[in-house]
Amino acid sequence: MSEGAKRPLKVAVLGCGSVGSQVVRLLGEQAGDLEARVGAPVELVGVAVRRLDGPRDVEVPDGLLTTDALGLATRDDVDLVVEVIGGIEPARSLILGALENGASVVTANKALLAEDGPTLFEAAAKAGRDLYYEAAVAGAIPILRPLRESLAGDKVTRVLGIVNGTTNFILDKMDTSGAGFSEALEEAQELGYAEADPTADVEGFDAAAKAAILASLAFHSRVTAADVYREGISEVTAADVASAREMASVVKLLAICELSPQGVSARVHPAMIPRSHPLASVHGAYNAVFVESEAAGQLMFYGPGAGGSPTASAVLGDLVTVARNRLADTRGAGESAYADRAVLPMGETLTRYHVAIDVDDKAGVLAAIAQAFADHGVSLQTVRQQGRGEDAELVVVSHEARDAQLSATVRALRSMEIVREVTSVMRVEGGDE
Ligand SMILES: NC(=O)C1=CN([C@@H]2O[C@H](COP(=O)(O)OP(=O)(O)OC[C@H]3O[C@@H](n4cnc5c(N)ncnc54)[C@H](O)[C@@H]3O)[C@@H](O)[C@H]2O)C=CC1
Ligand SMILES: N[C@@H](CC=O)C(=O)O
Ligand code: NA
Repeated sequence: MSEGAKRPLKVAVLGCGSVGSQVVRLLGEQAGDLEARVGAPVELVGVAVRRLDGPRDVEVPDGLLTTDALGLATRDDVDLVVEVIGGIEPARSLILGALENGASVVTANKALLAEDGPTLFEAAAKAGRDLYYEAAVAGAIPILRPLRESLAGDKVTRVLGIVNGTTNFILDKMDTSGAGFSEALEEAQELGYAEADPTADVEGFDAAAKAAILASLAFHSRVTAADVYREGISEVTAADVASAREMASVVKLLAICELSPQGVSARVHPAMIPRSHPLASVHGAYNAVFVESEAAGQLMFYGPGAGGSPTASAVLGDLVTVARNRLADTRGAGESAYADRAVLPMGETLTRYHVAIDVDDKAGVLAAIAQAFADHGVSLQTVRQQGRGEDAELVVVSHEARDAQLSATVRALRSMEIVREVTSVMRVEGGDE
């Protein structure tokens, strides 16, 4: 080492799948730039894998592979640990072990952060080390750092976004080609967007974990995945998509985090948004997040929310920050949960519904349907009849009401004699209230 040169910062990567392989690749390809940006060499000293002979998308330098992830994460010479295994265990034990042993940690693990973030943040604070996780929400899109740092002087009131690439791809396909859900899912799997078991994506668990992380940062409160109301897209039908089209709208799976005088709410569900809304033009596997804050107004963040290489970009960004902190013998901002706001139940949240109802086409039907809404304190924005006679369908869009009032109205409609079937129920976002 030349005089004045800094000792290398030693990095361990845990997991070498879609994201891990790209982290390893970038660490090799960008070594010179990383050294210049950090102020010291960044040296990969180990890669933990499940099987030494497994197929990999990157060539790992000789002697670096190990199946002993805990041994690597807690090695005394390791400064920085990148956890890209995913899931709850062993990821949690590995991160805790690394922090306790004095390493700083970068992770992309939204499932773990949303389930048990506070345990990890407390361990990082106790160890005086960093825990960074930009890749955990919306992949490459810088969204957590803006919330934690750039907007730290503002008051965020709402975060609204498309944060799951797989479901956006499926809904986009259903909209543009008229494909059914299963057909669109099959294509997403063929293209490698959806997992072989796509439940976490399709049923909204992945988006709900991201909503919990976004709400926690935006509102300085602890919000976990269990606090997030969640509905996936497996029940979205071609009829729902067609009904949205009739209204010049499109169906998107949205994550919505809101601040109100009573507390905060976080929810994930499919919703119709007008085609004129900027989120309507987010196509394929792309993500976009809207942030509304008191002083800044509206901000929009857009880009690739999934995929090995984009996600690795966010991991490397964190790695550089954490490495710089390490050299400066400091740490970045830790968890900020001082506001400790209550999380409101979904029933208390203000929403709007679009309801399509297959009815008998006879005098008085319209009035009876309108009365069912009025009985639950819900006022109507528009009522439209499609078809006649046997094919008659009423399409109702409500004004804003508590979600509990709206869902009670739908239950009442289903029990009415004049209603043959409630064919589509979907929340509406992004238009006039
Ligand atoms: N793939 C993506 O587009 C994105 C992924 N993420 C997150 O990144 C993390 C990694 O995701 P992917 O790379 O897509 O998953 P993956 O399944 O492709 O890779 C995980 C790897 O970890 C390995 N592994 C499992 N147990 C292990 C153990 N005990 N020791 C060592 N290796 C072990 C697996 O064999 C696999 O190769 C997850 O937390 C995921 O939620 C975040 C944003 C986007
Ligand atoms: N499966 C996720 C990947 C990134 O978080 C998605 O489809 O968005
Ligand atoms: Na991100």
